[in-house]
Amino acid sequence: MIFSNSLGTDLHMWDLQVAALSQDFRILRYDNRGHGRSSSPASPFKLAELGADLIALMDHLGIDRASFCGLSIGGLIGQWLAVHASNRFERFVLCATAPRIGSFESWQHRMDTVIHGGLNVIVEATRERWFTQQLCMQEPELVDRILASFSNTSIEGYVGCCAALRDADMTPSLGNIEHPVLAVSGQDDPVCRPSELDEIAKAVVNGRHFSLPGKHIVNLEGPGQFNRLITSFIKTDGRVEFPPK
Ligand SMILES: O=C(O)CC1=CCC(=O)O1
Repeated sequence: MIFSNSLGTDLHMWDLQVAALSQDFRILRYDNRGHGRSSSPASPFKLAELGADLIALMDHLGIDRASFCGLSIGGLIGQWLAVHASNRFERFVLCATAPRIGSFESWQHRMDTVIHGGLNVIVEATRERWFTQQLCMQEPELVDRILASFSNTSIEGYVGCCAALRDADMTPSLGNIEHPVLAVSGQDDPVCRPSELDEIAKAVVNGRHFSLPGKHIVNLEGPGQFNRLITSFIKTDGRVEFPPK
């Protein structure tokens, strides 16, 4: 099972999944280019390059096939892989994502803001989009840890991925995805709304959508339910029990 992180995070966004799922699965998580400890080629990046990075990593590690779980831009990378490298994958968990996230203008504006002001000028707005107030109050250290990784992301890497998001649109290709897909939304996610995850599940050949309590970083809001949902999806031929036991 391979985990792919969202914009401005690193592989530690999956700590609560790895802790719970590593008994059942062999897990690989990695930092997307320009994030965490992965190097940052010169911006801009393309979605195809982010997808090809993972195939190169799988080749390097001798991994022939895997299931995939990605959140936000990670979920967009998953959609690209499902279309362009389908023989390397079994099932896809696409979380808090969309075939087209945001608009050209919104990403261009975000890039200009970060190039001129750095990431710290958008950290509070990011906290708002990513986490419920409840999580901020109940798990302040967890939230602060994730936001510290956000602040430490390289500007080049962040802006490079914003450019990939600005230019990516998987909408026309979704109907070609035949692998089982589990789409997971955060009920109060202001970035990728539940209706967008519903559209993914309906557009692919074999998709299901479940909405869990939370905002954008939905895997951290109710990790027990999230972990049971993806375990049941991967282990049961795509038949999912809900609420997961
Ligand atoms: O706007 C955000 O910070 C959320 C987001 C959009 C794409 C992604 O990966 O994260």
